[in-house]
Amino acid sequence: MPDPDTGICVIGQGYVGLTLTAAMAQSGYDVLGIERDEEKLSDLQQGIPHFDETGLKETIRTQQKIGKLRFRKSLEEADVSDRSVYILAVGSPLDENGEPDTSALESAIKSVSTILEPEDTVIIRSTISVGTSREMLEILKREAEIDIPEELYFLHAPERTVQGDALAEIHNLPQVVGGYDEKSVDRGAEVFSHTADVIIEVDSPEAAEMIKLFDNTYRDINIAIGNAFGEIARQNDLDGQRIIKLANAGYDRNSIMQPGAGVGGGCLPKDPYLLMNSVDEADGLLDSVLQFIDTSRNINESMPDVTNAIIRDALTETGREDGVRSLVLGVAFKGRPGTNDIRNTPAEPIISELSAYGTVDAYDPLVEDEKISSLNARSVEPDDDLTSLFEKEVYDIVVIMNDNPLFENLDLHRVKEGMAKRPIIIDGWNLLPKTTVKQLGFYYDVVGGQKSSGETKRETLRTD
Ligand SMILES: NC(=O)C1=CN([C@@H]2O[C@H](COP(=O)(O)OP(=O)(O)OC[C@H]3O[C@@H](n4cnc5c(N)ncnc54)[C@H](O)[C@@H]3O)[C@@H](O)[C@H]2O)C=CC1
Ligand SMILES: CC(=O)N[C@@H]1[C@@H](OP(=O)(O)OP(=O)(O)OC[C@H]2O[C@@H](n3ccc(=O)[nH]c3=O)[C@H](O)[C@@H]2O)O[C@H](C(=O)O)[C@@H](O)[C@@H]1O
Repeated sequence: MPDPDTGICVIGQGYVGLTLTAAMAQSGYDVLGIERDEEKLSDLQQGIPHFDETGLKETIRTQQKIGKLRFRKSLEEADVSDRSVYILAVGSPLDENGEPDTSALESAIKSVSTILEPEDTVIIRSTISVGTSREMLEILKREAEIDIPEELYFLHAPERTVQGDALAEIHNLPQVVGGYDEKSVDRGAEVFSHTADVIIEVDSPEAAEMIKLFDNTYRDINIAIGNAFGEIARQNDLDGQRIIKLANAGYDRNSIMQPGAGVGGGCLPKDPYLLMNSVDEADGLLDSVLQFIDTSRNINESMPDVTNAIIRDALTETGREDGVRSLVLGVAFKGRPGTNDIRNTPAEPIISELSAYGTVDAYDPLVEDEKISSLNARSVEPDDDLTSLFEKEVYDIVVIMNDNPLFENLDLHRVKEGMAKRPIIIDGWNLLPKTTVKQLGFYYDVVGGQKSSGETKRETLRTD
C-alpha cells in the first residue's frame, strides 16, 4: 500500500490525467484531480467521466465515495497542504506553425511552483520534445521558494497506454521514469510502484522524453509503410490488403501493418513533429532522417485524400454528380479499442468531401450526437441492429471510416435491399468480405485494395 502521507495531485483530467487519477486512487493513494474546464469538472464532481474506459466510472465513484478522490478547478481553490506529488498531464499540442505549444504546461508548472514544499515531487507526464522537462525545471527554479534541485524530486514519466484500454494498461505496461537526479529516479519508481507492475528507471528526463517520442514515431512510420505498400500494390492492380496479409502469414519476421483511411487522435499526428523538433542542427544523415520521419507523416496525413479520391471515382463511375445521400460509419479517430475521441479524426475530411455531393449522415456508437453534428454530418441512430439504418433512409454510398468491429456485422443482403441502385460501399479499413460484397452487386472499393474487379483467384495458405 502507498504511504498514506503521500497525497497525489494530478493536473489535467483528460484522457491521460483522469485514467491516471483513477488508477492512483484505486491503488490506495489519496488523489486530488485538478481540471480547469468547467463542464468536465462539474461532471467529474458528480462521478461522470467525459469518456469511456472499462471500469473508469465505477472506480471514480467508488473512490469519491470513500473520500480518496476529489476534483477541483485549480490549485488555488483546493487544499493542497497534504499534497506532496504533483503530476502534470496537460495537453501539448502543436501551434499553427507546427511548433510545440507548451503554454498549458508552463501555466501548470507556474501554478505548482508557488505551493511547493521541501521534499515535494513534480512529475511531467505530457508528451513533450526532448529537453522540455528541463525547461520546466528552470521555471520552477525561478519561481519556487524551495531550494531546487536539492529539495525537489523532479522527473518525466510518460503515459504509454492506448485510449480505450488505458485503465488496464496503466498496470501492465512498463512505466518509464526519467529522473533529474538519482533521488528523483528512486522517488519516481516508488510513486509508480503501486500502479505499474514494471518500472523502467532512466537517468535523465531527456531519456524518458525520447523513449516516448520513439514509441509513437516508430508506430507512425510503420503505419506509413503499410499505407505506402497499399498504394504500390494498387498501382500494380494488386490487392495490397491481401498481399500484406499474405506477406505476414506464417512469417514472424514480418509485421507489415494494414493500409487504413487515416491516422488521427491527439498524439500520432503530433508526436513525430515533437521528435523532429528535438533535432537542432540537421545536416547530412540527420537531415535525411528528418525527411524520412516527415515523409512518413505526409503519407499518413494524405490517407484521407486517398480515400476521397476513391470516393470521387466511385461516384463518377456510377454516374452520380449531386443529390447523393451518404452514410459514414465510424467518426471517432479509431474504432478499436473504442473511443469517443474525434481529435484529428480522418472522418472529418471525408464528411466534407461527401457534403459537396449531397446529404451526409454519420453513425458511431461511441461518439456523442453533438460531436458528430460539429463535423457537419447528421447524427443517425440504428434501432435494434446496425443494418436498420438502411431501412430508415435510402443511401447511395456508405463509407466505413474507422475499424469498430460493429461494422463487420452489416447484413449485406438487407443493406443491398435498402440502398439505391448501383449502391457503393467504400471500406476504409477492409472490414467486409470483398467477394461477397461484389457478388451482391455493390460497387466496392477498399483503401489499399485493388481497384479493378479484383476477383481473388486463389488465396490458400497450405499448412499441410
Ligand atoms: N490521449 C492519449 O491517449 C495519450 C496522451 N498523451 C499525452 O498526454 C497529454 C495529455 O493528453 P490528453 O489527456 O489526451 O489531453 P486532453 O486535452 O484530453 O486533457 C488535458 C486536460 O488538461 C486540462 N488542463 C490543461 N491545463 C490545465 C491547468 N493548468 N489546470 C487544470 N487543467 C488543465 C484541459 O482542460 C484538459 O481537460 C498530452 O501531452 C498527450 O500527448 C500520452 C499518451 C496517451
Ligand atoms: C506506440 C503506441 O502504440 N502508441 C499508442 C497511440 O495510441 P492511439 O490512441 O493514438 O491509437 P493508435 O492505435 O496508435 O491509432 C492512432 C491512429 O492510427 C490509425 N492506425 C492505427 C493502426 C494501424 O495499423 N493503422 C492506422 O492507420 C488509427 O486508426 C488511429 O487513427 O498513441 C498513444 C498516445 O501517445 O496518445 C500511446 O500512448 C499509445 O500507446
